[in-house]
Amino acid sequence: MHAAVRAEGVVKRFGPTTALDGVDLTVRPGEAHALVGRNGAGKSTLVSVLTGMARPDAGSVTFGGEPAPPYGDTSAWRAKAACVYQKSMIVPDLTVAENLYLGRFPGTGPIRWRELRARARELLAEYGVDVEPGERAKDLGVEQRQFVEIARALSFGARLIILDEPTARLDAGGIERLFAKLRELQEQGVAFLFISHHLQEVYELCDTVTVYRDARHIVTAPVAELPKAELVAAMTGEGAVADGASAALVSQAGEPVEEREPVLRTEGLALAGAYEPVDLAVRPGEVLGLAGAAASGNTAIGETLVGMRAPDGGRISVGGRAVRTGSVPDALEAGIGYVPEDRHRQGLVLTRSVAENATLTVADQLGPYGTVLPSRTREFAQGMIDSLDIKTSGPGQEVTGLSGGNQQKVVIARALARDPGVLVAIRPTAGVDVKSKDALLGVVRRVADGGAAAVIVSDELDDLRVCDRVLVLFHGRTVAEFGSGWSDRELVAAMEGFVPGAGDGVAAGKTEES
Ligand SMILES: Nc1ncnc2c1ncn2[C@@H]1O[C@H](COP(=O)(O)OP(=O)(O)OP(=O)(O)O)[C@@H](O)[C@H]1O
Repeated sequence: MHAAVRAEGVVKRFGPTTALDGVDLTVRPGEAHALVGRNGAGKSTLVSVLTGMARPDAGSVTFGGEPAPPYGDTSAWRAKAACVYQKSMIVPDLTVAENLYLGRFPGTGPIRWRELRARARELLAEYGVDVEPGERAKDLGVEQRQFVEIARALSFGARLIILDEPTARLDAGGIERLFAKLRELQEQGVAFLFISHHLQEVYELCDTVTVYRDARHIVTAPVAELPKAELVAAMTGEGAVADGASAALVSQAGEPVEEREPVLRTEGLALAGAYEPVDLAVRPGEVLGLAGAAASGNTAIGETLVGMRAPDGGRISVGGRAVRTGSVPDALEAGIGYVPEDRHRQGLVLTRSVAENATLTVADQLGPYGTVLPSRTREFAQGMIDSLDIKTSGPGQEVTGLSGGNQQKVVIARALARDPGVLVAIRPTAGVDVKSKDALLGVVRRVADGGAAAVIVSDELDDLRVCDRVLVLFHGRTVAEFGSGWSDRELVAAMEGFVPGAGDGVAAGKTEES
């Protein structure tokens, strides 16, 4: 049987950077194949090559044994492979049906909406996707949106679907349903290339895994034959590391944290529709986790702390001084550093250099009387590049040219540039590879150990493990608090609304209401 896709000896250069250096990849029909590698390994570049978005400098790509379409023939490429990105490619203001048939409305003459909708319903049913064709795309949840994108790709004839971090915005139930759907489609012969930094998902879903490192192919093996430690070793090029390396990240501070005056406090902080009044006290040296699934209110609290959202009521203070709520400049001035979740929207000026982005908040410290000295900016940025291990050709490189994970490190560099007294990080390791993840969380830990208070807002267990204390939110309320030493099961259960000790099947919100 021919491979669903076979790439051989693919080379892709961007100026002086070699993003792919003669790599191979073979995905068989019906296979779920994981492609993993550290940030900057070349994964996204390969996706661009496999979807006809980038023309390789050398090498060949075949689909089902036939040569790939000519570069630029978009409709021919669409019939071969499609990538479902973290960011939606569908048009928010159009309906599901319109999105499905965008650019290929059936027949000529005026569009017959009723017929279009009926066809869309048929198509969705064919792939077992339970979405109403008349619904606007913007009203869909992440999960439904991904199903629509997959159905759309399959309807063009593509038999290779690439999923780029598809679980990043799904909760546990959503991940389960996505995986079930993928397995169903695998049985119909659809092949998946799964790109993820979540290695446990690779083990759960995939048959085969390929590792790239520094633009090169390192290994391809059945997942069952590659233990996690060896997989990580292949990714990093270092000896196998033991599981739970991040355990070393737990607080090292001398004086007991409980005896210090809190640096960050909130009193009665509330935002209707997002979260109920919450009193927080985070001491110097402490990392507080705000855990919760999507829409639990944890992100909204984080965004309120950094001034992105104005609360309905309540107070925030840093070091005893009141902070004006709802103002980002005031939060910054008060010493609150912010690592946002969405680096594209909130984090970076993509067309500026690494150095400029890293120093955006400290321009006042880089030269006399409102001037910015380029040499000082570069020097400052170089320090950040070294300490956070940012993979870049230098401080002058535009951040658009960095891989996703390395862009996230620039965001963190910027938050740290002002020596914040309080660091608030929202899902700080989204899209970051295993090793950088430990490095980034290690930075948060060090900032706290250096006397600052840190708040990590996340539903990622690895992020939360670094915390000294974790508050769990569900439907806007704090439903549980854990010190260190919680088990994955109890924390996940609390995030899903099951209060520890309350007995199975009892949702926290419901017990309190009844
Ligand atoms: N448009 C571009 N211009 C310049 N360099 C680029 C461009 N796109 C990618 N690169 C470089 O190519 C290399 C591979 O990047 P790529 O985005 O493929 O990595 P990745 O494995 O997808 O990483 P991540 O996990 O962080 O998304 C990186 O060094 C990156 O800086």
